[in-house]
Amino acid sequence: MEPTQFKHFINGEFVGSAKTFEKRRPSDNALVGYIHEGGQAEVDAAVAAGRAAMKGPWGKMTVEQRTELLHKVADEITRRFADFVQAEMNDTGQPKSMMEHAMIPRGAANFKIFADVVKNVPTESFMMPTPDGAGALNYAIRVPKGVIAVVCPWNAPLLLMTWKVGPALACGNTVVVKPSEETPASATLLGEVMNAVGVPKGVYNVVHGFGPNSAGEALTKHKGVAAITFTGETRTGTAIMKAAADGVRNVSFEMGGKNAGIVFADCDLDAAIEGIGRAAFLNCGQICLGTERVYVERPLFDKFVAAMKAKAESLKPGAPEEKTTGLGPLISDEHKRKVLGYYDKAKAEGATIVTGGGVPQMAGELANGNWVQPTVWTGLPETASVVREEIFGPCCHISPFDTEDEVIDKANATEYGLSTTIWTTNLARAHRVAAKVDVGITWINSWFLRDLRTPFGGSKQSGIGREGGVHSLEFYTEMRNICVKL
Ligand SMILES: NC(=O)c1ccc[n+]([C@@H]2O[C@H](COP(=O)([O-])OP(=O)(O)OC[C@H]3O[C@@H](n4cnc5c(N)ncnc54)[C@H](O)[C@@H]3O)[C@@H](O)[C@H]2O)c1
Ligand SMILES: O=C/C=C/C=C(\O)C(=O)O
Repeated sequence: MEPTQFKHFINGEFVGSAKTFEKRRPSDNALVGYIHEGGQAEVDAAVAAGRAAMKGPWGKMTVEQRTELLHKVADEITRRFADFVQAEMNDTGQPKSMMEHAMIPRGAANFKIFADVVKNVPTESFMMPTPDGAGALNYAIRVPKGVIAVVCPWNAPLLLMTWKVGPALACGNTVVVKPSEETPASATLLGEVMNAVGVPKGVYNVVHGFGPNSAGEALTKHKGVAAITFTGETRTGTAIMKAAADGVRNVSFEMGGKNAGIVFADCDLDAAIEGIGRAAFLNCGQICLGTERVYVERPLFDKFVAAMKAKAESLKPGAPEEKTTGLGPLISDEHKRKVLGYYDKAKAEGATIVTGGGVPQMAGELANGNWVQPTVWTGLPETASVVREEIFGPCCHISPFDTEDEVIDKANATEYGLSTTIWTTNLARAHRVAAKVDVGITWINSWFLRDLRTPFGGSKQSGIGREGGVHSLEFYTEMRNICVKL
């Protein structure tokens, strides 16, 4: 394939940098293209474009005009569906079916849903008494904040980026996106979409590059940025929060997790295996909401472990475009080494390896890809590294529990608090346990079922704030109270 040049998208134009670095395909490490590395100069230009756009036609649009334009963005993503599928497959190596059924449709939906939310949300008003008896009327209006920095990870590039760009633009802001250095393609392609439907220049900007001493740091430290929304590792969030302290900018963070799956003996076993199997292995385990710790009520334990073994072994690793592919590769060779490091640690700490634990045999060019086996462990104490730390690979540790209180304590014994998935047919118990697990998102008898109007985010070190529906408006707008003496 002809190498692609992944350029920045600044003020409606694709611009390059002197420095570039390689993008390779996770499935076989073939060269996809060159990513231009932005720094201070590119970030300065993008932020300036974003600020200028707030004062131009974009800033003057009515809500109806703006939201209509965002519907056109969504429709253009759908029209260029095949291009987005290909871009995202090259970037992540994940199966085509997942791109077609989840990732790309969500990219379009993220523009439509927030356009509709913004159009329909009411505001608050209060009448108050005054000494002269005439009273006063308070009402609040929402105004955009300005240029929003959107710092993105690599695991669901289009979905996670548009989840923030959609509401930011719907609220009338402009954005500067810093895609992950691993996944430049869909953010770049979205620049073409913006131009095609006539989004004014400077509204959507993209600067490629790395984090520290590169585009990410320059963007999050930039004084012209009004607020920062970030998805990624908790450690990175810590660095960004320090950068945001200068100038006292608001942050919204969606970060790591070590999510517990809780399975009671009265569950529908087939459904639970299907759900927990997806939570452990979908996207090759590279989903923040995934489950790397599974707790199973003791009477069901052996049967559940056997079924998870069968589930893991049924997933056929393969090229993204193959219909039979059940499992993609990890994002990079570096991440593969990290995950395999945990596979070694699990062994060293005395795990029983139920299945996997190594690298699958791949044929031809695929042998050069970042493949690891889906892996299930049992037998480790709660203190073991693979039970405590976020691995972000296709693996889980399963342990038995005896009582509800015990499993709640175990689920909560982590610095993270993103999500949980609970499997039981006892409704009272489902509600009871759900209320006690300290996370932002709980699924009962399901996993990753998403209504975009609901609050989404993590507690403890998994995040700050909530996005989704009206909650996104809280972050992407400033509320201004106007008091009128009558
Ligand atoms: N909670 C959620 O919704 C959610 C969703 C997806 C992924 N995640 C988390 O993301 C992580 C995987 O993604 P990742 O490895 O790309 O995360 P990462 O934190 O390494 O990188 C995310 C982004 O931050 C940038 N960055 C890195 N250092 C920076 C700095 N000092 N200043 C500014 N920007 C910087 C990177 O270049 C990249 O664009 C996992 O921990 C996962 O749990 C969370
Ligand atoms: O890997 C993380 C996936 C997160 C999903 C969302 O942020 C979402 O569904 O909005």
